[in-house]
Amino acid sequence: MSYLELRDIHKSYYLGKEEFPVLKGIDLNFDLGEFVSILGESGGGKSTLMNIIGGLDRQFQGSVTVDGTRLNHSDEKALDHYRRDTIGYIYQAYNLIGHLTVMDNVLIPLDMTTLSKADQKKRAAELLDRVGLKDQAHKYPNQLSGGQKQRVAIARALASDPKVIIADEPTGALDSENTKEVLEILDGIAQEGRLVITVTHSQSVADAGTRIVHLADGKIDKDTKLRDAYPVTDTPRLKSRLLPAAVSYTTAYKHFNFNFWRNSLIVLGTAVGLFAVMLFSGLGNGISGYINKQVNDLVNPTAVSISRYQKSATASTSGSGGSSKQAQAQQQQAMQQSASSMTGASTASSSTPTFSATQLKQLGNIKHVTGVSKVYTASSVTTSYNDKKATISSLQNWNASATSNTIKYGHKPKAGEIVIDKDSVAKSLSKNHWKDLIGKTITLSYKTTNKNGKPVTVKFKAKIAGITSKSAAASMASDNFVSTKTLTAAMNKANVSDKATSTVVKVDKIGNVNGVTKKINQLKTNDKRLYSATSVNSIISKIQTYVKLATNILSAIAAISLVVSALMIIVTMYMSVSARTKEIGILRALGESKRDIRRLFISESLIIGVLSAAFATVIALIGEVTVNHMLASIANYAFVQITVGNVVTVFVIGVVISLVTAFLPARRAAKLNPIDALAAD
Ligand SMILES: Nc1ncnc2c1ncn2[C@@H]1O[C@H](COP(=O)(O)OP(=O)(O)OP(=O)(O)O)[C@@H](O)[C@H]1O
Repeated sequence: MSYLELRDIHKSYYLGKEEFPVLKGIDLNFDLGEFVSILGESGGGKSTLMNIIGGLDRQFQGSVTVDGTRLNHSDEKALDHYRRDTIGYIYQAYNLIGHLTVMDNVLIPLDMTTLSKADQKKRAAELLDRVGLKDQAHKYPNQLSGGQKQRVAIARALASDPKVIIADEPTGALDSENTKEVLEILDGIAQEGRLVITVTHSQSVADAGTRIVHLADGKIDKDTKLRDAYPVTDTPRLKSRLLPAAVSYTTAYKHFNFNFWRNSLIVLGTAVGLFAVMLFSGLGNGISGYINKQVNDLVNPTAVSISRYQKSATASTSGSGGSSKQAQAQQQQAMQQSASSMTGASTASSSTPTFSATQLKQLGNIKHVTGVSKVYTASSVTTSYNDKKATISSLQNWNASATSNTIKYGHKPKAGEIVIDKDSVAKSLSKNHWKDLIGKTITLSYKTTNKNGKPVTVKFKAKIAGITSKSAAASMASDNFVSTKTLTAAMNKANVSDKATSTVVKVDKIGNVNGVTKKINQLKTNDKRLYSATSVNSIISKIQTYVKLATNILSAIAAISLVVSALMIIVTMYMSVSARTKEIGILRALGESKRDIRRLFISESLIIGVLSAAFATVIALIGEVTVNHMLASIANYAFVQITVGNVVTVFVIGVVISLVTAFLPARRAAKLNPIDALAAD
């Protein structure tokens, strides 16, 4: 029994339905230690026969038996293993991979052996030394001469320690000197007990072997033994394995680097889209946070502001009934009311209804309400300290909607005390020593009407407990508060009614604010709505809805650029598959499977996706710092807030885009027929 046996091999090519028979019944036996040359006329089917022996061609009739086992040509994985384990290829056109160094070319088959990385490198170096290329290991193929390239190809064919070397016209492109050297190397390979099969046109090349097989008209017409085959020793061989995934990743990375500038431009294009998505999301976070902070600084977020519901306010807030126009008008009015009461502007007029004691009690009994306080607002209050005077445009009693957040110096007003605003009041009373006003007593007076409708002046004294200061954005709000007791005592003294036109209830938790607001708005007597309640929460959520909408629109615009980037990656990957068709054929011939090829292309696209996301993150973070720095003069607040969630999202988008765009080109690459791929220019 011979090591390799071909039985009754028939092979035809088809052009449409027309059959072109090339091999018409080949029977051949090959033994280890032989150096066989296949001679024959051009177009006679020599390469076709080699592809069948090498396990690249599966479309033929007949059988190939290797070491007693018949090859199953319908089992693609078994053929991958056969090529990886048993076959080493040498081609006339060298077929080296251009973007890998000489060393890396030799390492490809070694990656599919069980040798350690260090031993693989050692063996590759030894093989390059054997073919006389020790010093050329780090060159790229295009930096070598033809003879040198062919010797690299021989070293690569030997790397996985195969038992069969197939050399398709190995000396066809070489001068006589190089031809001689290559033939000596091939003879040396046969001497090691391997089977060397070469295809040649040259009789002198054929004469260098141990046997010549002549092919004519699709059949063997002559089989001549020139000398005995070399003796075969039973030496242990390297074991093969599937290509580890890590090798595909590193090869993809090497190819990425080889085309660094082209790939960098793609990364840049994709990163710009991802960067925009990230920056706009960060801007949305920042602006939402800023609004939240500003409004919460202005008023207590657990406070619900209530006024008596007036007919003119039309439909109910629950939105039941009424046209949309009515509902809109009502909503606008509620917002204005709430904003004005929260910002302290006086809403009282002679016709404004007041709260009765029973109504205040009713509000206090609502679940989650922890306190009810009346709100009094005095307008144009004149203050004087020593000889200095100032006007407080709006003075309120310290009620539940007030927040200590605005008090920058001192504390909230207790009985007999007041807090005044730094810019409009404190600095007018004492330009340079306004802080020293804390603890000092000032006189206040304002004009109003008493219970009988007669004009009176309410006058009182209060000790300054604290000074308030707010950001520019919040400056339209009242920030002068006097203790309720002090204000009501002064009002009583001047016979001014202490019935409030506005009240504030305090809710136990922020989470219950919306519920309480809704409940108050729904309270009715005789089917008539009683109150109009608004919380800062409802204002914030309304504004935030708009901010969110704006950010989403901006992010969607950014997403369009991502679609462009995705198309760019697809086109590049398709171009890459076309440009690397030959490489795909070479890798398949060396034993890589369809999956390995798919992984190679997907890895490269994944590198582009991950690098784009990383680059986008870096520029977005730089953008965040820069924009926040630039806006620091407007408000000391980080307007762009990129969260870990934003970064993770961008990485996920980057990875998904790269996987989706690589899918089709990678599939196309994996599906290529290895023989057709090898024939590509
Ligand atoms: N994919 C193909 N489709 C159709 N015909 C093909 C295909 N590949 C090869 N042939 C034909 O099969 C015949 C044998 O080709 P093959 O390459 O095996 O010949 P060869 O003996 O190696 O020739 P040469 O010595 O010139 O390289 C030729 O006539 C060729 O045109």
